[in-house]
Amino acid sequence: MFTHLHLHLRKLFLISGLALAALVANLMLGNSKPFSQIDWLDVVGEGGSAMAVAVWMLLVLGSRPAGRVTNWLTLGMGFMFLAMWQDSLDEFIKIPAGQMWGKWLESGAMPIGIALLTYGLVHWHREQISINQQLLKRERLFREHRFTDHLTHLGRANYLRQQLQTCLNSSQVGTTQLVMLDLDNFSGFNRVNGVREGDYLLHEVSELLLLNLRAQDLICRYAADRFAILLPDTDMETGQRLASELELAVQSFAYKNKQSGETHYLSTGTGIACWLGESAEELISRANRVLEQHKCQRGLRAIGA
Ligand SMILES: Nc1nc2c(ncn2[C@@H]2O[C@H](COP(=O)(O)OP(=O)(O)OP(=O)(O)O)[C@@H](O)[C@H]2O)c(=O)[nH]1
Repeated sequence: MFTHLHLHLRKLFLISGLALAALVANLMLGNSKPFSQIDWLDVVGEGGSAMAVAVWMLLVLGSRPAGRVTNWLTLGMGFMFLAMWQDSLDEFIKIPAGQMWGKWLESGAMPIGIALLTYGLVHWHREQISINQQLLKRERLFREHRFTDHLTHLGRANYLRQQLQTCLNSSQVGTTQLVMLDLDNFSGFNRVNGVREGDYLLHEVSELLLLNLRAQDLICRYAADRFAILLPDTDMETGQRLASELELAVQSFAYKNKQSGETHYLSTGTGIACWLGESAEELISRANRVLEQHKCQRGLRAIGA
């Protein structure tokens, strides 16, 4: 239920610290009210409201990743909580009439909190629309067989184009990386071991690559033995590291021939292109060109056939 809470410990400490500071300021600068003057209905109503906002905050932070929208929501609810907290303390401690800070905290923080929360909710709404579209597309992938490669169960090149375009529409230049990964001399493997064995190999390599990706990444079978990996919200350095990890995973893989039981070691190369603002098609072409250049530089090593 609160799987993401550890991501927001600093925000929670900050709000708790501010609430504690407000309590200390009230105790030091105000005067305690006699028991007979405490309005318990107000205490329950205002204290209960403050606790309810604190619970909302825990629920939201417990289910959201860190990021801009979460920050707006936290700020909004944080201000609202502090206003209600001061409102509750007010029931026990009277701030002298000359000091306006208590009044400001009680009355000023609430509209600011509501405005910030509203702003955060608008962005959350937009974010949800975009997530819904992604989910819809994923669902379509399973219904729309044109997009699925039956050998690897990955999306095909047409699915990659579609998803890449959607990703670029909501990304900033420089934050999306596209990796192309191609097995070396796969045609040689097919020739020596048969196309059926080649099919098994492709299937297992696709599973291996999937296991090495993050939750937000997308892998598609672009063509024969070429895989395209879309890395959203990723800088160039991280993209290069992930591409090297994929190469290493393939190179460390000891494929067992289904017919003979023989072990085959694979070699592979990658090409990575960082999105510079061009169209999805141009980005794919650039990633393919980088891959081809790397192939030429490496010279082709034979797949262990
Ligand atoms: N087993 C199998 N082979 C396929 C499939 N689709 C394409 N191929 C074969 O994959 C091979 C791809 O050949 P190339 O593009 O030259 O790749 P390569 O031999 O790895 O060459 P380099 O990448 O330059 O090392 C061809 O022999 C195709 O017939 C498939 O679904 N299953």
